[in-house]
Parts: sequence; structure tokens; C-alpha cells
Amino acid sequence: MAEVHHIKVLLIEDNAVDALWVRRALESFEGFHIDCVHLDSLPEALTYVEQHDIDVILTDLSLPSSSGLDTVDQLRATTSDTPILVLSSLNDESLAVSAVQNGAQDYLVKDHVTKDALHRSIRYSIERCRSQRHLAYLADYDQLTGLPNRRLFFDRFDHALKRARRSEQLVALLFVDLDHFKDINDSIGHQAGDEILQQVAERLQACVRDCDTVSRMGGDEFALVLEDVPSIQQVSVVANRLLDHLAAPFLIEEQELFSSASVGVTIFPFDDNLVGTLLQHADIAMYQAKHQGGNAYHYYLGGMGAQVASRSSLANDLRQGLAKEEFFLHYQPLVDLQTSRIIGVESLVRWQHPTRGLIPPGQFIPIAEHIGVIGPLGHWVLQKACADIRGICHEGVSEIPVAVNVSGRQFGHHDLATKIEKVLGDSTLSPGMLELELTENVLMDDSINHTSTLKRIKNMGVKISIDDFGTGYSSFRYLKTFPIDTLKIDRSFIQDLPHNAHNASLVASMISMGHSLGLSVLAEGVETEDQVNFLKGHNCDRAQGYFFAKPQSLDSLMPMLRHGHVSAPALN
Ligand SMILES: Nc1nc2c(ncn2[C@@H]2O[C@H](COP(=O)(O)O[C@H]3[C@@H](O)[C@H](n4cnc5c(=O)[nH]c(N)nc54)O[C@@H]3COP(=O)(O)O)[C@@H](O)[C@H]2O)c(=O)[nH]1
Repeated sequence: MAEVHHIKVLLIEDNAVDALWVRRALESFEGFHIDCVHLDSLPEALTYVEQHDIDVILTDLSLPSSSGLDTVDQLRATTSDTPILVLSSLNDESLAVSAVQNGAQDYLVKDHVTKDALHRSIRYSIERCRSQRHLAYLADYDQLTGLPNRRLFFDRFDHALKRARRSEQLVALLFVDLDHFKDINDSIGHQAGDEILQQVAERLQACVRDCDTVSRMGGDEFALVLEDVPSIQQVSVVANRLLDHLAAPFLIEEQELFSSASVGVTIFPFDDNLVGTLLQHADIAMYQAKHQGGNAYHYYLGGMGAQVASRSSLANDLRQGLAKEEFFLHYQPLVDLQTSRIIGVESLVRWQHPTRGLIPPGQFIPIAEHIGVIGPLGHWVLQKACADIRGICHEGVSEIPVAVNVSGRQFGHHDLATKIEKVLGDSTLSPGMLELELTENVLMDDSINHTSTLKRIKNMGVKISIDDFGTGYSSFRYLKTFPIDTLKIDRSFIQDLPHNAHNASLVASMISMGHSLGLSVLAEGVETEDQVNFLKGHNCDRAQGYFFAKPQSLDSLMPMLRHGHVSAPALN
């Protein structure tokens, strides 16, 4: 049986006799089932068009509230791509030409039109619109992935910048290039390569909001435009999420294949305000990420050339430093404020560079994150800290908990939980003796990967604390959702206590909020007795800082650990 096509027609006609003729003519439309809605005024029709999907509009030009070309113009302004056929009583060639120029598909004269001519005109106009739409799609979308192509990307990016100029919002551009895609393509064949690109497109879209644009720029290059960005930290969250999603295995023909990406980031208006320059900057930043090993993101830094040179030499040294074991750990006691007992230590990594001297972690951790070596470095810290703490038992000191910092990038690694399990097994340290310090921004990324990693770690019995609390963007919701044990209030809030009334009230609120969530609260960077008294007075549970002890080698800390108490004041 031949296929029956359904066509929805909107007939706008105030003359009842003409309307009846059209409706009858549409009843016997071979091969088509016509659903005809008849309205006799333009305002009603415009509202209907806005609210319904219609395949074709048949309209008289002389209606009660509009006449002539104005009818076509108003309809066109309301729907840009529904075919419009004019059914007019006027046999006026110049009006017919003008109607078509203004967007009508055809002009039919009522007294001359036959049923067959009307059917043909409807069919052709629908077909013409369909092929126009298809051509427009081909011009704007990538055939393989269905993503907006380079041309539409420029349009959307330009539009996003214009909006952002008016609303004074940030726009981020992330330029993504897959690492070693050519090798993958050559080894597994182009069809499988195409499948990877399709899966990459889906994963990229899953990392952003509906209002953001993900486009394929060609080959294995993609560009993402994030609009109404609330903060740069949020861009880092998205960049980390992209790297995580792209590092997960791709299932192609029942085979698991691995890939990764390098991402360059520019932010409007900080880096520039022109589409072309921002794209160029994102491209430079992407190459920087790639050059330093891939699987990383890089922000474009103003005057990047010079900065890149000095950073990349430090980055090279960092890789070698890991191999040559130039890193070591210091430990700083964590103290129970009511009893002054040492209830744990925090491990803090140091780098003894052969020519540059001692380099603080604040300088090399961000580089390690950017060049993708934070994984091995963090793993080394974890192994060393667990082994050191287990080792103190042999020196007559009972095991105490050790807090280890885990950076956001390190946390994103999908096998972190497995690695922790292995390190605990190898060192024989009991899981309850290990605490991981995460920053608030790690929690903000509530991707499935992060949530399940946190749960796995927590189920092992390992404790979780939130480091630098108050400086990030965690909301009450995140704190309630995730299995956290301790909040560590950032030292910037502590440093001018108790005199700074604003910070005093913030710290008091953070302590009581932490307690209301059932969490233990620790104050960082405690340096004075006044601060200790303030914190005790507000029932803060723990503290850490130079007042009790500076970070130092485990050897020099041993007497204090044996004693079990800090002998503050220890400022020197
Ligand atoms: N991902 C990892 N990050 C790490 C690791 N080791 C350290 N870090 C992070 O680097 C940042 C700087 O650390 P550092 O220079 O060691 O500074 C720590 C302390 O020395 C300092 N501190 C402690 N008490 C005081 C004080 O009373 N006054 C004062 N001015 N500074 C003090 O604070 C730093 C500890 O910070 P925190 O981790 O937030 O508790 C720092 O962000 C480290 O996290 C690592 O192995 N991996």
C-alpha cells in the first residue's frame, strides 16, 4: 500500500465560500492526508502559528485587519521557514512578484486556480522548503557528528560576545584537540576513527549546559563556547570534566580504546575581545598543553611567549625531578584545641631543586597539574606519607592519622580509589589513619566520576576533609551531599582574628555551620594565642599553624609526637 503523508495546512480566509472551496479541494489530495485548520483573521492566525507546527500556510491577502503585502510580511516575521501560499482574488502580476520577493512561495489567483494546481503548488512549496532547510543544515552542521561546524561556531561565538558585552558577563572559549588521534586513526582505521569522533562529540556535549555551544572545527578539533560564566573556577571545573570524560575508554567494536585531549582556554574579556584573536589565543594555549605532554588544559596567559619559556623549563625540570627523587615531605601537627593533643599530621611536599634551591609547592603544584604529572607526583606523596606514618610505630610512637593533599586534577583520575586501596595495602596503614584533603572546587564538579570516587574512598574507611574552606564555591547542598568528615577553615579568615569583626563573625558562622552538618572543624594558619582563645571560645575542634609547630621533617617532629602534646607557644 502506498505511504500516506500527513500535511497540516493553516487556511487564513475571511470569505466563507472561498474557504469552503479550498477545504473541499484539499479533501481529495492523492497520497496525502490533509489536516486543515481554518481561521478568518490574521491576529488569530499569528498566535496559532507561534504555538503549533504547520507544514504550509494558505492565505488570502485581503483580511479584516490586514491587506496586501502586509499580510505576507507579518506571517514571515512570525515564522521564518513555513511555506506561505497566497490565494488572492486579484490577478495582479506585480503584486504576485512582490509577494514572492517578500517570502511567499507562490501566488495563486482564486478564479483561475484548479484543484490540481493547488495540490501541486502545496507539494512543491513544501518540498522546496525542505531542501532549503537541508541545504542550510549542510552549511551549518558537521555531517559526521551533527555538531555546529566552523561557520556556525563563528556566528555563535560572535553572538555570545555581543550578548556578553551588553550583560558584562564572561565567555570562555575552550579549544580541544585529541592527543595522538592520527596514530589512533592510522592503526584502527578511519571508520573506527569516525566512531571515536562521534563519541567524543557526545561526551563533550554531556560536559556542558544546553545554552553552551560545542562545535567541530575540523578533523579532531572541537571548540566549546561557554556563556554566562559565573567565575574562572567554573571554567576549570568544566575543563577538568572534559579531560576526565575524554580519558575514559571508548568502546569500538567491542574493543576498549583510550584517548585524551589537550585543551586551550581563553576568556572574554580578559584575553581579548575579538573572535579571531580569542580563537588564536585558545589555539596557542592548546599547543602549550599538548607540548607538555597532553591530557591537560592551559589558560592563555597574556604575553604568553615569555612566561611559557620560563614555565616550560620548570616543567621539564619537574619531570626529571620526579625521576631523580628530588622531592621530600614535611609534616605539620594537627592539634585538638581543648586538650592540646596532637591528633594527626598534614604532609606537605617540598622540592629540592639541584640549582634553583628549595621550591615551595605553591609554585610547582599548579605546573604539575597543567602538564599532567600531578598524578605520579601525588601518588608518590601518598605512598611516602603512608609508609612514613606506618614507620613511626617501629619507633615506639602510636600510629596517628596523616592528612594528604589531593589536587583537583589528581582527583579526576578515574583510578584514584584503586590506587589508594593499593597504597594502603602495601603500607599496611589502616584506612582510618588516612585523611584526604580536597578543595571545595573538587566537590563542585558533581560528575558521576567524582561522586563515585568519593564514595569508594569513603567506603574504604578513609576520611575526607575540605581544605581552604571559605575560599571556593561549595554550597550547603554539596556539603550535605558528600561524605565529608572535616572542614578546614582557610588561614586567610584566621590571620587577623579576633580584631577583624567581619572575619570573626564569618569564622563563628563557619564553625557553627560545620557542627550543624555533623562535621569536625579545623582552623588553619593559627599563629597567636588570641586566635587560639577566640577559636576555643567558639568551640572550634582543631587547629594547625605556626603557633603549635611549623611544617618540618618527620625526624625533627618525633619528640613532639612521642610526647603526644604540642608545647605551644612554639613561634620562633
Ligand atoms: N596537591 C598537593 N598540594 C600540596 C601538597 N603539599 C602542599 N600542597 C599545597 O601547596 C600549598 C602551599 O603549601 P605550603 O607552602 O606547604 O604551605 C602550607 C603550610 O606551610 C602553611 N602554613 C601552615 N601553618 C601556617 C601558619 O601558621 N601561617 C602561615 N602563614 N602559613 C602556614 O599553609 C600551607 C598548608 O596549607 P593547607 O594544605 O591548605 O593546609 C597549599 O595549598 C598546600 O595544600 C601535596 O602533596 N599535594
